[in-house]
Amino acid sequence: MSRCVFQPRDTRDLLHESAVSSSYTSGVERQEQGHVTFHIASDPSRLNPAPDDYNITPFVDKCVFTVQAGSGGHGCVSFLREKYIPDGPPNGGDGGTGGHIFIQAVRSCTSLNKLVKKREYAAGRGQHGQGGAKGGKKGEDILLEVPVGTVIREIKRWDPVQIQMDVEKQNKISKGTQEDLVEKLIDRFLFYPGLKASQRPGLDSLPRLPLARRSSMAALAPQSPIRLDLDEHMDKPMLLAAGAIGGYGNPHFAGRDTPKPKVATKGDTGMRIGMALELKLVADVGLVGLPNAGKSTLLRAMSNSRARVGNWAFTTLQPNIGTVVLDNYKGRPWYSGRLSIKDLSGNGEPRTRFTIADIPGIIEDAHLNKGLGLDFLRHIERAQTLAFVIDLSAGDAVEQLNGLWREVGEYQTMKERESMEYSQRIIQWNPLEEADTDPFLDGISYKEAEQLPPLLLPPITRKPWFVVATKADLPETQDNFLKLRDYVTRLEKGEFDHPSGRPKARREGACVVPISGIKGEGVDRIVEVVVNMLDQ
Ligand SMILES: Nc1nc2c(ncn2[C@@H]2O[C@H](COP(=O)(O)OP(=O)(O)OP(=O)(O)O)[C@@H](O)[C@H]2O)c(=O)[nH]1
Ligand SMILES: [Mg+2]
Repeated sequence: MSRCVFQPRDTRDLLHESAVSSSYTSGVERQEQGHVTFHIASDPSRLNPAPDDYNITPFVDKCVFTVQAGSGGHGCVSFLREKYIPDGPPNGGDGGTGGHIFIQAVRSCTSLNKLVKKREYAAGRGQHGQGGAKGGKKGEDILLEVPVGTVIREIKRWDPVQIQMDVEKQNKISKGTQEDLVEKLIDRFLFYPGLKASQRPGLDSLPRLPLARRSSMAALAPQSPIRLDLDEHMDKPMLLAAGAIGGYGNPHFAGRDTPKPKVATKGDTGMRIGMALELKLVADVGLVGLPNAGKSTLLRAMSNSRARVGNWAFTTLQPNIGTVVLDNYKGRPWYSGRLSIKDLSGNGEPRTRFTIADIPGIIEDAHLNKGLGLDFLRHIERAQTLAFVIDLSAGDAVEQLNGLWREVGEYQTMKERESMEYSQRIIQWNPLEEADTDPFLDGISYKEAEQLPPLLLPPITRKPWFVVATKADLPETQDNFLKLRDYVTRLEKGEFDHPSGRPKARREGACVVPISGIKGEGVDRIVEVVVNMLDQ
């Protein structure tokens, strides 16, 4: 349990105190008796920027697209021709395997914005085989990089190889007429270029179609329907869909009766998978506050973010994610490592960073779609811990905190109602029930993704939380701060009902950290509180 204890004098004194250990004035890094002091070398106006000094980081936490594994290259029909061998044996090479689709969750990626740009990701086709027994080259692979905390779910798939395997299992080629059947089978073969249609072998003289097969990589792909929860950083990519294998060259069809086969097979068509990606975890810390409370300024003070800051409500219109790097480089918070610090993945490495999500401000009745509404509360739900950002200069701080909790509580109640309604719906849907035809002809839509059950996320009201009291540099904020601190201490002890109105809402570890975002003072304390909470 982490608890912040302050001996109050003046909020500005408190800030000064915390600033001593992490001075933000200009200077050079010093090391004294094992204590590191660091300084922001950049212009102080970074924390109080001009209205037009900002970057918009595109943020997307849901996307839907199709991946198409590479199709195999065709086999080749060719014969050896040399000076003294005018009519040699068949030597057509096999087609190359299609490219694979890989996925990797990486820490450096914080949003799905790059993936949302395309509706389809297609790996390269395998090259066709060539004469002289030259096999085709493998198609180009595709690597999809996603943020840690992405959930991947299959919406539907079309896998021609699986369809063929099923047909082989049932020992029937197709339900169609005899002509359809010939047409379908003939379509799998390639003929010697010089052959006219009338010279092509009929169904009886065609060689047996080789059994459907998959590349050796296919065994590494997850089973259908795919559901992956990538909640750890991955050092290596993971296979999502293996490319289809190439067709056979004509030597495969040579036999005693047909020493000069004039056929090869076409490469298999790569499977298509429609998938929905959703970020389950957006950041380690989610900032919750009223508009104009100083959330974006705080994000700027703690990270390299250039989130938009302005003295008006709803400056921020979409989430910004900032990464706080825990090292002693200039301009970044230094974390002394006094606590046992573990990486998110729990792999025992020291924690080197955490992420903060700055979201648009929420106002009273946001759950009824007031202000920017509900949608952004969705992002709070996806943070590991919550930081309630309270403006000490904007009226009763306790009232502000209670108002924010009321919204969060209402949101949680609404979510529970929605998920109950969902579980009572009857859904007749099976990703595997697919006909022979390609169901992706019109692409896939968000509507189809909506048929997937909602992700199960831990209730917001049970997340660890603390309060950041901003603008403590302004005069006459002390009383407000003391009242707030007293209130949170009593709330933590369980002296009264939780303001969210939810009986099981979390109280443990709640504390208040006074800061001045605009001066970058007091933010080191936040780093300590956050790392402590994340490590629990
Ligand atoms: N004096 C003082 N002013 C601050 C502090 N933090 C933020 N401000 C000012 O408060 C105003 C609002 O800051 P923002 O960071 O844009 O607030 P926000 O919470 O992100 O606002 P929205 O994006 O609209 O929700 C700006 O004019 C900031 O310069 C602080 O610690 N002290
Ligand atoms: Mg903002």
